[in-house]
Amino acid sequence: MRILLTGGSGFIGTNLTSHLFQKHPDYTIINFSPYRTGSRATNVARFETNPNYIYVDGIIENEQALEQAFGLGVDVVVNLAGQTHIDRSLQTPGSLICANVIGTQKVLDMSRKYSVNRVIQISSAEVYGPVHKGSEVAETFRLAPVNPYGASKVATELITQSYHQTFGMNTIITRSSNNYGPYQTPEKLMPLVITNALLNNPIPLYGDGGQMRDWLHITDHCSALDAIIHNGVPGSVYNIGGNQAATTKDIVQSVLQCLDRPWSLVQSVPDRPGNFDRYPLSFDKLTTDTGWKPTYLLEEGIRETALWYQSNADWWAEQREVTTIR
Ligand SMILES: Cc1cn([C@H]2C[C@H](O)[C@@H](COP(=O)(O)OP(=O)(O)O[C@H]3O[C@H](CO)[C@@H](O)[C@H](O)[C@H]3O)O2)c(=O)[nH]c1=O
Repeated sequence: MRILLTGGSGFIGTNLTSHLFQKHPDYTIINFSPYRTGSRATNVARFETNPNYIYVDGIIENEQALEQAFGLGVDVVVNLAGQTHIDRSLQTPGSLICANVIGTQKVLDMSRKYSVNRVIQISSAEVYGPVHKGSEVAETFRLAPVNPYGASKVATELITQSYHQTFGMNTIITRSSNNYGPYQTPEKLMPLVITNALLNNPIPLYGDGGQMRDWLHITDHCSALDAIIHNGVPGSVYNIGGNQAATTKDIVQSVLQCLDRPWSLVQSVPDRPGNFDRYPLSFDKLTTDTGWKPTYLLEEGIRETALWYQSNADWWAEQREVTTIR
């Protein structure tokens, strides 16, 4: 099978490439991405000696570059590319909306042109917007995003569904909760807290740190995507959750404990406008269709992740400087 990963040099793309090569060594992985912040050559250097790995430089808004990648022959596309950081979406919504929405349309058009067998569009739990504790967040839950990032993701979902309905394309949409693990750019909470703690730098805690999230280890996310590539039902939307709820404050406390750093590093800063709680997603549909379930407990995942960053300071030292935006 020939799988095209747009955004293949980013956090999820890098981990997914590793996973796919491990589980399916005969597959070809085409990584279509630019080298830029969060999507770096050092992330993928380890794949370069693999004859089944192909890198194509480009962004998804660029049709000519896409044409080059699709022209290599593609069975499945996983559209991971796009801008993902919510704080950044509040600062520069225009570039994020253009990258996510127009980029997705171009990936879908190219997939149609080249008769790709299956397109998996990576969306986010952010599309549900604020959720009350105890709500059953299944795929049929109402979509009510509150920030430009979430709105852009809803737009990509609707465009993807329209290509399925109108052109009969085999598309699948995934909505995952908060990912964490190795190779995550230190602009997201967990790697930012870990790297600041390792440097004994102040750790910004938004508001009272009580915002709830569901945490999904990247290894579990990759096995879910593998299951969907092979057994997902065309036209479906799948939640991918870790079933591990914790507040920001809980995460910070666990990281500090793992790294033996004091709470005095924590500095309270104003919360992000429109921030809200997210609770674990129901992923029964994915389990029913593919048998997938998450395996990671949060404490174990945090410990492993903190140790990975501790042992890979060369990897994150440079990019910390360029990605810190608050
Ligand atoms: C970076 C940072 C974040 N926070 C808080 C803000 C949020 O309440 C919480 C998690 O923030 P983030 O790591 O930015 O993640 P969040 O806003 O939940 O969004 C993530 O999760 C979404 C899926 O649920 C993804 O689609 C997004 O791409 C991803 O960025 O931690 C802090 O308190 N301090 C920080 O320095």
